[in-house]
Amino acid sequence: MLALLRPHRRRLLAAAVVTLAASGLALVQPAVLQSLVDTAGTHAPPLTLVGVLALAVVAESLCRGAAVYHVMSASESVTLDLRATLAQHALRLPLRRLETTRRGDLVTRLTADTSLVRQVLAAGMIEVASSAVLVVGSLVMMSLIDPRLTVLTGVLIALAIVMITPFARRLRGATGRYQASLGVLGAEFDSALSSIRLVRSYAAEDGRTARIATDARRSWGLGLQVARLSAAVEPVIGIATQGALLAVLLVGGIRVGNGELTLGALVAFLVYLFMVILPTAQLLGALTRIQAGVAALARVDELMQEPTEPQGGLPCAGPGGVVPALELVRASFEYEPGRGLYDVDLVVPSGQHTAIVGPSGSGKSTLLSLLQRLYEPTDGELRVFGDPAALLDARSLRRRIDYVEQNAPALATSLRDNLLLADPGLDDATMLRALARVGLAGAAERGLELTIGDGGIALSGGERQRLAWARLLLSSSDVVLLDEPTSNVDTATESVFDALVQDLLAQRTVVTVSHRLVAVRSAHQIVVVDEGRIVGQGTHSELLDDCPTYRDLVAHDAARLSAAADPARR
Ligand SMILES: Nc1ncnc2c1ncn2[C@@H]1O[C@H](COP(=O)(O)OP(=O)(O)OP(=O)(O)O)[C@@H](O)[C@H]1O
Repeated sequence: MLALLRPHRRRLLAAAVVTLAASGLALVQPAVLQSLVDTAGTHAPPLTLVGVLALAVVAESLCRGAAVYHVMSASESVTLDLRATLAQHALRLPLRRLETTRRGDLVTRLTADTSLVRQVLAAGMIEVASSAVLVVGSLVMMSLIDPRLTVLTGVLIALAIVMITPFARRLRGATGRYQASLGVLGAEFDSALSSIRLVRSYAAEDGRTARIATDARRSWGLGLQVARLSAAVEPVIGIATQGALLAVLLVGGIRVGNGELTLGALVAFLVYLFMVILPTAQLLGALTRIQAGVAALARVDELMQEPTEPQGGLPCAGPGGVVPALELVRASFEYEPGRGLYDVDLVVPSGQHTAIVGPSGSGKSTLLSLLQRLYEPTDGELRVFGDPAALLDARSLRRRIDYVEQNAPALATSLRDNLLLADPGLDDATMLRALARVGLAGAAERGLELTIGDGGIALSGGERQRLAWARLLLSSSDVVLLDEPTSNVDTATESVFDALVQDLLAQRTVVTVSHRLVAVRSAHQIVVVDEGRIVGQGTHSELLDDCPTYRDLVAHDAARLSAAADPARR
């Protein structure tokens, strides 16, 4: 927390100075009032004292305004830093960690939890700082006027604090659970929205709504728990406040009647008492809010403590000499026992086309993820242009390797932003040429600002794939990994892609995962994966001779193609 505040210390110092000044000016006022009241019976009120009082009131109000501004703007800046750091950290967590968490919970931590932290900084800090100064200052002034009355007031306030403390502690736990339940609620809603077509087509809105409502009810229950604990604090504050006021009026009135205290002193004492009571109530309220903020901060901190992917390392050197572009040496990776890839030895030669084939679920996409170091091998190692990947900076490595995922997801933003991923320095003309080359001139005619996905136009699966191909044309990577790159396009567009691969091969290494076996026959090498292991490696004709799994795949593909071509069998 202190580290977060450090960059804003000037503004916080300014806030502290004006808060102190405001409290000092408030403490002067009852003393002046005392003189005015005590002289009022005998003389006309001295104008200088009235002037001083008026000036103190105006100056105090101005200082309070300035304090509110400084503290609120500092807390906004702290929240901005917190959100930016948290987003950066979350996006750098290991991919497996992000795949096994619910997105909604991460979103809640970035939005709702950081808002609570901001509220604590803004309201909590200003209230605590100004209240503490006022309470201490007033108690000192009160003890100068009447020490016995001061002790009586102090005892009542101390009792209230002792009674409230356990509630505040429980409130912290309850708020933590409440914030966590908001995360679950957000995740459930996010999951329903992101698969809305599936939900609609199975008329499953009611089922999903019921689950969301159950989560919302859980949050409501926890919210009520928070409300009950907050409410329990209120009567304690009320009794202490009223009690202190009545006790001072009673005892003080008797002492004025006995001549032990002047009327002016009692008036001043009462005003100081208000300066103790109101800020104490504020202070206790602020403490309960601070407990809530601390719970939210704990959730933010929990995420920040998780290790990110290793950062730093050597820059990836890129192709040089005749070393293989990529190499997996006895590499394994496991999602869970029995599921993953095992003992993979694979050499991807530079400048060649390597095709990966295999039955569904055999581990082809996992293999591509290992080759781009999206997953770290649990055993063995990846080498990139001869260097162990573990020594290389992951981001520099990935800049040399393009990866087009299955179904080619696009960023829900403009066409331009999607293309600039390839190279932030691209000009419009180059981007438009690439779009035309892959047959997306129609989309380009609507402008590069065209928003796609979430809130914009929906691209078809084939259009998303062609957008990804355009990005490949624009990027200056050395290796291209393509997972089922033509699964959503028609036969005519497949040939556009095949020509594109030939162009890419002039300068880059290409690895494709494909079910279209006809398209990979000409690859320099074909790798056959089955049940998480490499079961064959070679050219098309070599594999036809030695790899039964490959022969089966080819036979199935041929049967599929002839069924598609024969109208009688369709
Ligand atoms: N994120 C994940 N968490 C857990 N298991 C996974 C995950 N991704 C894949 N798997 C499992 O790992 C195995 C290999 O999956 P992978 O996606 O690599 O296969 P694939 O050969 O690419 O399949 P397809 O051809 O159907 O795309 C499968 O059994 C799959 O269920």
